Amino acid sequence: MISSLLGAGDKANILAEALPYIQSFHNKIFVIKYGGNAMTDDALKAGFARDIALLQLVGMKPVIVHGGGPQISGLLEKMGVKSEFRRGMRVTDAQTLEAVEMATGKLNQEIVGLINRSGGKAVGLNGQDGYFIQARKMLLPPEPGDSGPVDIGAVGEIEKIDTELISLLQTRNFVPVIMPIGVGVDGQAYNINADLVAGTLARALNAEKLILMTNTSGVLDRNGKLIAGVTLADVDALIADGTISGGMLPKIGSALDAVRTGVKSAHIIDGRVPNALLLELLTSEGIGTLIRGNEGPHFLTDTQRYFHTE
Ligand SMILES: Nc1ncnc2c1ncn2[C@@H]1O[C@H](COP(=O)(O)OP(=O)(O)O)[C@@H](O)[C@H]1O
Ligand SMILES: CC(=O)N[C@@H](CCC(=O)OP(=O)(O)O)C(=O)O
Repeated sequence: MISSLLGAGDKANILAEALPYIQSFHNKIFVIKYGGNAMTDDALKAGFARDIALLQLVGMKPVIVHGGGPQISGLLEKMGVKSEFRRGMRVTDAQTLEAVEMATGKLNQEIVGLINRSGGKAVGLNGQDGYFIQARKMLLPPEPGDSGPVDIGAVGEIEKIDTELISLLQTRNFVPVIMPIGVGVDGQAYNINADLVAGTLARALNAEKLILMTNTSGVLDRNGKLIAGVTLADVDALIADGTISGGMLPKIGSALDAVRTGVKSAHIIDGRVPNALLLELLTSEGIGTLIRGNEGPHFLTDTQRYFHTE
């Protein structure tokens, strides 16, 4: 905890410093993606829940989208099923989908319980509830060696997010906690990368910030050094030379999409740092990588460029 390292004067300064942030963020929506890699430790999960309860109690409107990548992989391993990823997306057959629903459903209830025990008011949602995350099958654009678009099973891309259910909960002061499952017109459930859910939701809710909490200090350069800020032009080069890869691809695509479509800022921060959310939102100490949009129109959005065939 930061507090144990500080003297009384420092603590008072930090509290006083929070006031302008609390004022300017009052009633503002923050979409917070809580990555599975940042929730492998019980103490961190409890700390995250306390931070969310605090943000809610001082008048902000956090919306949580959580992942569960390592937890899903752990369950698949127990089931004797091998995990395979293509461009950061889990190849999802029927058995894998079941594991995704089970592991993320369990995490969802755990996060809801922790927030409620911390004095917040949280409600767990699956994208199938009220048909609010509408999805269709995602096909990956072919890369050299592929004969055509790549079918990765029941992985979804988002068609539309209906925000009515979330707004309804927010009017009664509940914090929505969302697991990354969508539903197709035919009722088919889809496994959706949680970063993509968070980015699309931030845009749909016209959020103040999209915050992606993961297990690195932010976007790292090829020497492992934190990059404090990136734009689309930087990202293209960083992807082309392989510096950004795997799980960072959907994160950066979502963040860029969000900031270019009205979200004021997107941040990739280290969820393993105690009180990371409070540091990011209530102090002048910005942590992690800040993602900014570029000027000028782009024909395709970033998530389309990296994952879609259309
Ligand atoms: N340039 C980069 N900077 C930081 N992390 C990167 C980069 N490129 C790839 N990664 C990988 O992305 C991972 C984060 O994505 P992911 O494993 O999906 O986490 P989460 O569960 O938080 O979504 C990091 O742990 C790291 O292995
Ligand atoms: C399609 C796809 O890859 N879905 C993800 C959903 C969970 C997730 O996104 O978890 P993290 O945020 O912890 O990585 C998966 O199956 O792992």
